Amino acid sequence: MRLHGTQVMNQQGHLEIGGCDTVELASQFGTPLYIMDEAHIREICRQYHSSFVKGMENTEVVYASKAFLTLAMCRIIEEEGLGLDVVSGGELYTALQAEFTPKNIYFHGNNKSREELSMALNAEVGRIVVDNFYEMSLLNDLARERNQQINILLRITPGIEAHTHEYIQTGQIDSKFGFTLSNGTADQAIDLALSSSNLMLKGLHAHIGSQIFELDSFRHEVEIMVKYMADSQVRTDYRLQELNLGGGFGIYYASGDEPAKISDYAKTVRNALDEACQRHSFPWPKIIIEPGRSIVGTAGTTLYSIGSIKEIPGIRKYVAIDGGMADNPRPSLYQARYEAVVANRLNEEVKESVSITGKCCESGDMLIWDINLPKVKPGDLLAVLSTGAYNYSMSSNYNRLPRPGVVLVKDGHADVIVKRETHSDLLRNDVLPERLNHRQIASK
Ligand SMILES: Cc1ncc(COP(=O)(O)O)c(C=O)c1O
Ligand SMILES: N[C@@H](CCCC[NH3+])C(=O)O
Repeated sequence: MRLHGTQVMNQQGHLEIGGCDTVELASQFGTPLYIMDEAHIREICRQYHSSFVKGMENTEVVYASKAFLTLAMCRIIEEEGLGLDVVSGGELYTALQAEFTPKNIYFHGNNKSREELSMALNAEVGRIVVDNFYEMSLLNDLARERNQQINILLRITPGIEAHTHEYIQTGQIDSKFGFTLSNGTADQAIDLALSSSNLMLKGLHAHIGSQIFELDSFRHEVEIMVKYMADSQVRTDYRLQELNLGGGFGIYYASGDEPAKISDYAKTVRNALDEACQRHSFPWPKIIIEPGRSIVGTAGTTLYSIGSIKEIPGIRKYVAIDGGMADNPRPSLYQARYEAVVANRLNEEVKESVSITGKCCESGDMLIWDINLPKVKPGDLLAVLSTGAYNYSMSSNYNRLPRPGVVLVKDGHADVIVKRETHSDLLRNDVLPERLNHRQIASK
């Protein structure tokens, strides 16, 4: 088990994050609760900034907001000098409401609607990453109607199978994303973009997958993309100036995960670029990277209360918490593994192996199989670690569970950045047609 960022055990033997005792956070804000460690997020942003932006020429780090997005998060990212990747009208709306500088926004997505594209054009976002021919034609029409010139990148599927869960691989040929490099589709996309007087083709984008540990996958990506950029220049006589390498850098969730250092990731990209640019006689492009998980993953902790405990002698002990797959769908979607601690008794020795289950009506609602913990009882607090990425952002109201709140902790202060949903929030958009409204019918 590994603690992250500002997580420590305090004198009471409790888990403390950002100078806040998690036992007090539970009593003040209730559980389940997402806790985000602001200092840790900022520290990682700074590592990215110093390794990629300061350590390399003409580089931009863009936070992939799908990992975790709120108004407060937008402000932190902007203050740390990073750009923002958004993939929907909702993410874009959040960024704009947070007054994120539009020119530092990259708009992604494999099925952007006309409305979403219009929203991006109105806001004058920095780059639209065009994924497919349908989108290119929509965008071209919109740009022409408005007499606007739009800076675009093309999303390319480079044909790399990164070693990660198949649901989060994206670079392989059989993928819903992007223009395929190997069968001429990417060439056609470049030609079409170059033939438009409203679309300004700045460069290419590729993203090979997520939770990747082998730096070699990124080296491979750079080699393939730079070669393709050089070949395209020969073919079209047009130089693509920007190369967005996507995100995907892995983090520690549980034993066996061995992420490299961000500085080594940067070194790999830099060396691979040096080699590829020399080999293919191509000038250094502007490099953009889009980390999501690695910026917020280890900065998040989910705090739960333990409730029912069921022991099947000789088989298993199920320990149920007051959340589950609705606030963290990753174990049931990707067999993702997590570590956890008993937050109110961090100083106690582990005594038994238990399995942590959620409260949803699904046998598959298991957060952690076979974890060693001190002997737990109802009312104990369980802190699941590394839940900052793709937890809150992928949460649902399954079983009509209200979503937990999110608090941002730093230097002993805890600020609510997303309020806990209430039961009445769950009915906010429900509409009862008059013919089904029995109270009204009875009163007539
Ligand atoms: C286009 C794109 N960029 C960036 C990311 C962020 O990836 P990660 O969270 O693995 O860094 C993703 C998600 O995998 C993505 O699809
Ligand atoms: N949601 C995935 C990552 C997908 C990233 C988006 N392309 C996860 O939790 O691991």
